[in-house]
Amino acid sequence: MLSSASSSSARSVLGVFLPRIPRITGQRGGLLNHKYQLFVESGWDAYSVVWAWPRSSVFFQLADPATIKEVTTHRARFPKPVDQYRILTSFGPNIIASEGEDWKRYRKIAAPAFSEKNNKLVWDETVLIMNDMFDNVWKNAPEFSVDHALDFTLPIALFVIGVAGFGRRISWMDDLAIPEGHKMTFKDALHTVSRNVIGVRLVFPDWAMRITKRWRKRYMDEMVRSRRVAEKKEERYDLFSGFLDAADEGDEKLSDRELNGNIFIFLLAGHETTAHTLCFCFAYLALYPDEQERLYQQISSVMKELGRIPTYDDMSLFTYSMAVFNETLRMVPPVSGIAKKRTIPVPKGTRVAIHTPGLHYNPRYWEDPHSFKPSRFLGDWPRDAFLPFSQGARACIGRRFFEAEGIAVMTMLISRYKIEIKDEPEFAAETFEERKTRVLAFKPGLTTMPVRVPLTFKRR
Ligand code: HEM
Repeated sequence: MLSSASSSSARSVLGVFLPRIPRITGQRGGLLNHKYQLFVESGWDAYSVVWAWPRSSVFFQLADPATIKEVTTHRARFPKPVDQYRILTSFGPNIIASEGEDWKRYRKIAAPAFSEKNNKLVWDETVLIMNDMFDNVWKNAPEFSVDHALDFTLPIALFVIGVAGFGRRISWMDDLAIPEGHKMTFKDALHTVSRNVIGVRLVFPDWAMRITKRWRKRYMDEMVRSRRVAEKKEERYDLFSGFLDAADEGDEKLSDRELNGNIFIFLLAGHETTAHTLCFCFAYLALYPDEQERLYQQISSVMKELGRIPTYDDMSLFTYSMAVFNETLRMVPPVSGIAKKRTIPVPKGTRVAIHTPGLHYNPRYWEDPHSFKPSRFLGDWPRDAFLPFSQGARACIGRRFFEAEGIAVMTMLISRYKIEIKDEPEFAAETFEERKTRVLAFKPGLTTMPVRVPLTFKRR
């Protein structure tokens, strides 16, 4: 459609292809800052950005579901610009940062690992991690405050990927000692691996990066070795085991670098998006107590009816939890620009991006798009205008992993605690809008990151 077809969406895209005034300042601050605004200004559901420096290039931003579907369906015509993903290849080539035959091979090996058995493991382990946190960190106190919700959502997501991704259970209280032969704990190795990708890399000299990378790699090598030499294979459903089995047994072989690259990407993709989304989700629930109450009522009535802790098989009963997550992902999509490029003859350097916030705030598809209304996801909703996980063959492979983890966290937390914004005297006089802006502030990064979400949890 972007190439030559003559549908109305094609005309809209080609129409704005006529060079616009360069929007260099308009892009500042990340796509989520502008939401749908630049599309309003352009008068179309697509606009182009023309860059003159450091090299001339044209960038199409799309917020039209039909055009986006065309782009995500025709993978070969709109491949990923893999050079933009080079930062993600420091441990080796991998599924996110590849294209063509390599990507097909990685996806074929990875797909069986993201199984229903793995999702079940995610659920069961998340329940254990939450109970461990309530008992040993929050000590079942009637009230518990955090300065930033990410301080607990990030460890939760790390622990879940540690066990359901890598088969290593980490608890809140142990794993503080550094095992023999290592220079950092497994928990720190997991955590710094992702921090180093964009943040620390800018601060630390290369030699420091190389040393800590060696320390982290030692865990990876050890895990690969121990699985490969294990005589009796246990039934293991973590992603890493599933991936290793497929890589060892299938026709598709992987080099050590490819193995490390993919393991690293599971770790990175598998916890940061989840931790940030959980954090924003709790912020919204604290800001909108009526929505929280409605969610609590559903969770407690399902739990009462079941008469036990819910399992993965009960997940579909939690329709309002899913709606709350969807609404959070609509309003704060963790990945705000999904990059593609055009392979047909066009000006050199032409790029295409799915502008997820533009799509998610497009008033043609979402009524009152700036309001937090989870119930819009209960009935019929415009599926093609909701793309937090992308779409088509390159859609997120870990979506169900996230949903199992998110709903298990939500069920455990909301059934026990009421969430409120932490009282801080310096903000006592602020209006609701000021409070909302403060609590929902974000930083664009590898994924949209909450700045500071101070919360208080009160025992129900
Ligand atoms: C809120 C949670 C999540 C969101 C919003 C999300 C979003 C996305 C998006 C937008 C993409 C496409 C990226 C692109 O084309 O550049 C993607 C790809 C991917 N995601 Fe997720 N993700 C989430 C959770 C997860 C989890 C939990 C895992 C693994 C445990 C995971 C693993 C992956 C992988 C391996 C890919 C690459 C797929 C491919 O290219 O074939 N994601 N994700």
